[in-house]
Amino acid sequence: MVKFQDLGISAATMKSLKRMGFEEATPIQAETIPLSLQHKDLIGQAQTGTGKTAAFGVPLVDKVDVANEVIQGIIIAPTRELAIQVSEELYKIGFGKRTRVLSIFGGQDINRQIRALKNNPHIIVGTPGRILDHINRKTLKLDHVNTVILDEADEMLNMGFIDDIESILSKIPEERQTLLFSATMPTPIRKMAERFMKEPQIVKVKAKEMTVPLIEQYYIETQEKTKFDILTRLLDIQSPELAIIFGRTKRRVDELSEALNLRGYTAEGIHGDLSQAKRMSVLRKFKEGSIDVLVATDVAARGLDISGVTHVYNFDIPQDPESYVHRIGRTGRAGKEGVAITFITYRERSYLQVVEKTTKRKMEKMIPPTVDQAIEGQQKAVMEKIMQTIDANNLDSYKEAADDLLAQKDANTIVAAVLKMLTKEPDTTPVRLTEEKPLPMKQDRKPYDKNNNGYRDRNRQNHNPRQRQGYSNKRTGQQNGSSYSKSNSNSNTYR
Ligand SMILES: Nc1ncnc2c1ncn2[C@@H]1O[C@H](COP(=O)(O)OP(=O)(O)OP(=O)(O)O)[C@@H](O)[C@H]1O
Ligand SMILES: [Mg+2]
Repeated sequence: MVKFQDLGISAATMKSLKRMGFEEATPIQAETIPLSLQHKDLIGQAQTGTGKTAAFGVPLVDKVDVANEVIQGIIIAPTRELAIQVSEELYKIGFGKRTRVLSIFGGQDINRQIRALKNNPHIIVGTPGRILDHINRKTLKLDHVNTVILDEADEMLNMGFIDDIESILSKIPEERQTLLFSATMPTPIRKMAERFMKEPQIVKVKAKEMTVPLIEQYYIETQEKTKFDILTRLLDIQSPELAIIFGRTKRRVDELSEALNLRGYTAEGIHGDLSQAKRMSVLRKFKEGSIDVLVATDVAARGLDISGVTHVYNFDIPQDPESYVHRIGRTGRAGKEGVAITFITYRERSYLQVVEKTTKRKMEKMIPPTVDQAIEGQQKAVMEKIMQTIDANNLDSYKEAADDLLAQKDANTIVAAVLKMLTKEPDTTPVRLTEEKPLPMKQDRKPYDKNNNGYRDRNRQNHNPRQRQGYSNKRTGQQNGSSYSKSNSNSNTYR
């Protein structure tokens, strides 16, 4: 066990960490903070939810000279939500030192950001497109930056942000420190990243498997058309506190959240076509618990730290193993437990094997619950609720009515009737879900394609850099030439 105070951190930062309730450093923090304080370039890889943000955030904040009113550190993240979250955590870490942290991302009023930039922040957290936009407008000057961090580096390179990132890096003095963090760092991406780093140290927290052991992982083999009924039965049986359901496309997410609402669940969807305001409000409602089910594309898979997510359902199996790791990593964070269930159709079995090979962990097969089991699950939930109501003990005003009933029928019959009334019997309200074609059969991953600045070519056809801002448009064109959507609808794009 490593204490933060043994890592050479200043008293002011220690004060913030104490306030945040951080006592012991997690393994990735213990290994990377000292190296980072020595200005070493590094690539940090550790399982989801193990504190990579503070691993780069603590030394960054600690090195900032607050008296110097210039931008000294910049963090680049793939999505707007992640940029916001990282800036919030950095703000907390920098609280003791009064460090100014600003997030800048697409979808937010640029003039407001320009004004905020004039307040001389010490640290910037942003998405590649918007950062570049400000550089081009000359509203963001990076000539005093000494530390650059790429959070979820592999995803950003994967998404085709490499040119944007290289342009940003070209505006930052060369004697900078460059750090890369992610739970996954496929070799080709790492090799590419090393091009803009100086003798990077590679810190990989040793773990038997790539996913967090505290996440129970299951798969259910089923047909496309029965997936939704099975999903709702699972929700009834498992009654998750907070659940995220991942769908493959934006259309899928819209249809799934609508269908869930029809059957009486409070669900909302999040994907890249929604306005920034809508995305933020959905996330806020989910964090507050006023919706219990978040339906999402992979937009929510990277880095988002929502405490209390107990279940992740992959309604559609992700097409690459890294996405799987990040999706299920939204649960089981910071030492908590979690459950992840992945639906696969018969044709998609090869994907399951690819995932298992990458994570070095077998998923357990789950037999889909029957209607009776779903009813039983609901009954149990109702019984628990009844016991809780009894414990709360404010039943006096109901006791007379209870006596009236007991005078007419026996206790067992009355309780049974109450149970029946309260139990939500499986709802078979018809819903409309456009059938997704299973992923194309594949055995091997595509090799690294240098000319395409990436690997695993996901039919990326959109190379217009302006359209790659944020993440809203980055996978458009996906359905052309790809075999997994029957629909011609334009809304069926990724994220
Ligand atoms: N030393 C610590 N002690 C207690 N809690 C911590 C510590 N470090 C981080 N945490 C908490 O753990 C949670 C997960 O941290 P974080 O989001 O940084 O994980 P991550 O490794 O970046 O995950 P991902 O790969 O999903 O991005 C956060 O809520 C964070 O506040
Ligand atoms: Mg993270």
